[in-house]
Amino acid sequence: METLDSPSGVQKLISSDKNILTVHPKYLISDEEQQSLKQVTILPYVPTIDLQELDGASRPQAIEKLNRACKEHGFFEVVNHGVSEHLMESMLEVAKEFFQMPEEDKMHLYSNDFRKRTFLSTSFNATKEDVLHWRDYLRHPCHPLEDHMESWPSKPPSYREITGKYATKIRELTLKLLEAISESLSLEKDHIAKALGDQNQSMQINVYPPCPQPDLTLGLGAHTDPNCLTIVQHDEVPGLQIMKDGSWFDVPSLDGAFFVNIGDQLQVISNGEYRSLVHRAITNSTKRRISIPTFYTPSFDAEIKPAPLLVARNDHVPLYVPFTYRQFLDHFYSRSLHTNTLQHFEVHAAN
Ligand SMILES: O=C(O)CCC(=O)C(=O)O
Ligand SMILES: [Fe+2]
Repeated sequence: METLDSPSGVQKLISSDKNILTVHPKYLISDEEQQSLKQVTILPYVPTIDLQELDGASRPQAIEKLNRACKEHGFFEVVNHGVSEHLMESMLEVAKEFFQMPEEDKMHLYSNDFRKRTFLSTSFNATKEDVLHWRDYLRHPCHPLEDHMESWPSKPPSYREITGKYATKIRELTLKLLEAISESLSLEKDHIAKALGDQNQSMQINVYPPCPQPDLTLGLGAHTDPNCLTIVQHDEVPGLQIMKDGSWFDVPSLDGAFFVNIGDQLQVISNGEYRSLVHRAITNSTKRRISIPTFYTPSFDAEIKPAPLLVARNDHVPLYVPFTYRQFLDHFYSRSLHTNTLQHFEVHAAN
């Protein structure tokens, strides 16, 4: 059996032995998690935000809808988002091509060091985890493009061009959403953008290869995203699950829409009015699945704290102490994937 020191993680593991019937013990999730995989229902309702409704006379109603989606669900799908179907398909295609390339074309990118700008890795934090996630991923920063493009994969030959266009369109979409989300909290339109400082944007391509024992393994365990807002493109294979009121739900196929979820930084800025979404990805035994999240993050030095107006709205009680995003990430990356980095910055935890 290959070990995970090998350059392409799970893909390498399975391609080295196409007939494996059982997963390596390092991938076996807890009994409790195995149980939770059996108690999942399909999400009955996915809140939908129509970006076109945010322009023009229908904006107040659309903002109200956004408020409810963020407050009650922590996620929504966005339609009429301005990213063409063609660009979305090309992005997915080039992502597939990247992972299908031979080992020697990818191996120089392999690293478990999060400080690297562009890296290919496996699981989440493979060197610190007791249980591994059945996932390989490529991550790189995207903004400003000209500062980072050189570090992106140079193969497939169209990777940089397509990804550059995609990242630019996703940025436009996200900036509109951040304005609308600020407004939905009764904040100045630019409150969130200003709070994030020089907003960083990074992209990830997650690949979940078919898994011989999907009932004993997770593609990505339960977590909240450490960033502010996540915009995800999925392929046609289902696998994302979200937690609501203590239960797990399957997210249905979104067909051309993006899935947007709230991350930890927005929970802090909104002083807990909006909560970051607990989610995970499952595996299946037949089909490889790809998801392409874009993460919007503050700059490392931005001081993140609850918006004063929202603190005032909460009887002047801030739920979180101010911190820099760098401090937050130090905690986030110090352990395996989990859902509670925010606890460390709660007001009572500091007293
Ligand atoms: O694969 C998915 O749908 C979710 C991916 C995810 O949650 C992440 O990369 O943070
Ligand atoms: Fe996530």
